[in-house]
Amino acid sequence: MQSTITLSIGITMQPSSWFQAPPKALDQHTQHIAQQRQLKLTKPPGSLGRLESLAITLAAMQGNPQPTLNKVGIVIFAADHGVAAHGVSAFPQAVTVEMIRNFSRGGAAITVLARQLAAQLTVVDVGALSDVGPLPGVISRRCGAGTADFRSQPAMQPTTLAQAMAAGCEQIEQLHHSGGNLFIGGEMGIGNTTSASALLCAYAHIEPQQAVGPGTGVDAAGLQRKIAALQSALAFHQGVLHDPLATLQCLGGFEIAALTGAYIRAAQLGMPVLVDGFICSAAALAAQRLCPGVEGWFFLAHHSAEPAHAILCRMLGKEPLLNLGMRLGEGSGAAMAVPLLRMACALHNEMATFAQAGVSGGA
Ligand SMILES: O=C(O)c1ccc[n+]([C@@H]2O[C@H](COP(=O)([O-])O)[C@@H](O)[C@H]2O)c1
Ligand SMILES: Cc1cc2nc[nH]c2cc1C
Repeated sequence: MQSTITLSIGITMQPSSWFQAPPKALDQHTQHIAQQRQLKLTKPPGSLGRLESLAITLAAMQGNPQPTLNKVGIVIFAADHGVAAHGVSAFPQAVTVEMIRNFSRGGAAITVLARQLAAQLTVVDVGALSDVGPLPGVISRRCGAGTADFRSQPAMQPTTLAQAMAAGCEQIEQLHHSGGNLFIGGEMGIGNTTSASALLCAYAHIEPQQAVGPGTGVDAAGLQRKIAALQSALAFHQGVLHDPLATLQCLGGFEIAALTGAYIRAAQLGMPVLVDGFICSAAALAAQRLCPGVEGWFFLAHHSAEPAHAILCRMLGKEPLLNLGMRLGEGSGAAMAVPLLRMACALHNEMATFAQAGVSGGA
C-alpha cells in the first residue's frame, strides 16, 4: 500500500500510483513495415485516405503487420450523479438503473450493436442509486449510491475515486488476458454530461457557457441550470483544480473515473481504444492529464452532437472517424466505428501488391 499525502485543503492523494506508469510505446518497426506495404498495394498511394493511416497505426499498436480486430471488448460503466437532483437532465435519475436492466435483457442500442459485432459486452455498476442485484452480464463494483452533489462537496472521496479507477483497470486486465484486441468503453449515468462539462471547464480553463449542451435534451431553462451548477462547482472547488486527480475526484463521476482508469490501463498494456462521445472523451482527457501519452492509443470514434465535444476532440488532438449526429452514449458511437476499422485492416491485409497482381506503375 502506498502512503498518502494530505493537501492543505484536506484532500488525500496517493503520491504515486499505478496510473502514473507510462503508456506502452507503439512498435515503430512494425509501423514502418505497414507503411511500406501500403505503398505497394494496388492503388495510387494515399487513395484510401485515412483508412491507410488507421491500418498502419493499428499495426504499430498491435506489433502485428497484419492487424486484426476479431476480439472487441465493450464495457459499460454505469453510475448516478448527485448533481442530477438539480434539474440538469431531461430524464429522471431512475433511468440509470432501468437502463442497467435493459442492458442485461439485451434491449438497449449497445446490446444490439454488440451482437452485430460479435463483441463481448459487460456492464459494470460502479455506483447507480440503487443496487440492481445479480443480473446476467452485470457485475457490481459499487463505489457508492451515486456521487455527492459536486456543487458544494467533492463528488467522490479519494478512496471511492481509487475504487472506481481500479474497476476500470480490472476490466482492461481481464480483456487483455483473454486476448482482446480493441477496447470500447461506454457509460450510462443520468446527469453525467454536467460532470463531463465540469471536467472540461477545469481542464481547458473555459467558461461553463462554452462547455454545456443539451445532453439528453434539456431546454433553455435546463441549460441555464447546468450553467449555474457548473458555476457553483467551479467556484467551490477552485483551490484544487490545478491538480488533475483532485479535479477528477471533485467534479467527475464513478463511471467517468472508471473509464479514466480503463483508458490508462489500456494504454499501459498496449490495447487500442475506441473512445465514444462527450462523456468518454472527458474521461479520455482526464486520462491524458494523469498519464500523458495515453492518447497515442486512442481513436476518437465519432463527433458527438453535444456541441462542446469539438473542444474535447481538439484537446485530445484527434479527428473523430464518424459524424452521425449521435449523442446516445453507452459506447454506441464507438461500436459504429468498428466495421470501419475492420475494413481498414482487411484492405491492408488482403489487397494484392502491384507485383502480385502484375499491375504496372507501382512501388
Ligand atoms: O456520448 C455522448 O456524447 C452523450 C451525449 C449526451 C448524452 N449522453 C447520454 O445521456 C446521459 C447523460 O445525459 P444528461 O442529459 O442526463 O446529462 C448519459 O447516460 C449519457 O450516456 C451521451
Ligand atoms: C433512455 C436513455 C438511454 C440512454 N443510454 C445512455 N444514456 C441514456 C439516457 C436515456 C434517457
